[in-house]
Amino acid sequence: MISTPSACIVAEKEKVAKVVLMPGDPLRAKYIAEKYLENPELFNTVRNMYGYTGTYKGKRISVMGSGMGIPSMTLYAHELYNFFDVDSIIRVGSAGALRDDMKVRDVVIAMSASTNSKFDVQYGFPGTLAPTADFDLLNDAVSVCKEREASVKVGNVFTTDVFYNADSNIPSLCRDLGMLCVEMETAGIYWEAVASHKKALSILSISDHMFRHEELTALERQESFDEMIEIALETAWRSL
Ligand SMILES: O=P(O)(O)O[C@H]1O[C@H](CO)[C@@H](O)[C@H]1O
Ligand SMILES: O=c1cc[nH]c(=O)[nH]1
Repeated sequence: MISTPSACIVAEKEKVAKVVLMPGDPLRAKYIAEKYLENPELFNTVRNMYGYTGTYKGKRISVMGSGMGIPSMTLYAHELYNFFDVDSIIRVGSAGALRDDMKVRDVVIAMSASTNSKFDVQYGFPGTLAPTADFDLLNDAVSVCKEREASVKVGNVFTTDVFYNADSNIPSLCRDLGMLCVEMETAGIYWEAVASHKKALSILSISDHMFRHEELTALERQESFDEMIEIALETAWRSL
C-alpha cells in the first residue's frame, strides 16, 4: 500500500535510501543505477522520472531524475525530504562553462548559487536567502577529489530560470562576477534543503562552453560523466 502523500513519486517510503543522487535526466539516473549500484531496484516510474535504489560498497543509495529547472527539481526534492525521510540530495548535473580555463567534462562543485529565480520569496525572509551547499557534504566531496587527485573547481555557479536568454550579455556578466558555470537547479535544491532542514550538494560536469563552440551530444551527457558520478557516490557513501 502507498502510504505517502507524495504526488509525483509513487513508492513505499522504505524503498528510498537516506541519500539520493539526482541528475536532471532520468536516463542518466538509469545509467548510474545500472553501472554503479548492486541490485538496483526501480522504485518510481511516474512520468518516467526513474528512481532506483541499490547498494554501493555495501550501503544503500538511491538515484533519481529531477527534471529540468527549479520547479521540477524542488517538487521532487520536497517530496523526497519530507515524505520519504531522505537526509541528503546530491545533484549530479551538467552545466555550461563560463571560464576560459574550463573544458567539457571538467567537474565543478557548487559552494553557492547566484540566481535569477524568485523561488525563495515564499519563505518571507526580508532579503536574500543565500543558496549554499551543506558544508559537511561539500567538505567530503573536496576530500574525495583530493584523494583521487581529481582536478575540480569549487565556487559560485549561476542557476538560471531561462535557458534561451534574450539578453546575450548575461554570460559575460556572470563570468565577470566570478561564476564558474551556468545550470538550472542548484539554487533551488539548496533552498529546498534549508527549508526542509536537510542537506544538499550540487556537483556539475561541463557539457558545453558558453564562449567557445564545444559541446557534448545528448548521449555523451547521459553516459560520460563518470568522474562526477564517482565523486558523488563516494561523497554519498561517506554521509551514511
Ligand atoms: O543535465 P542536467 O542535470 O539536466 O542539467 C542541465 O541540463 C539542463 C539543460 O539542458 C538543465 O537541467 C541544466 O541544469
Ligand atoms: O543549463 C545549462 C546547462 C548546460 N549548458 C548551458 O548552457 N546551460
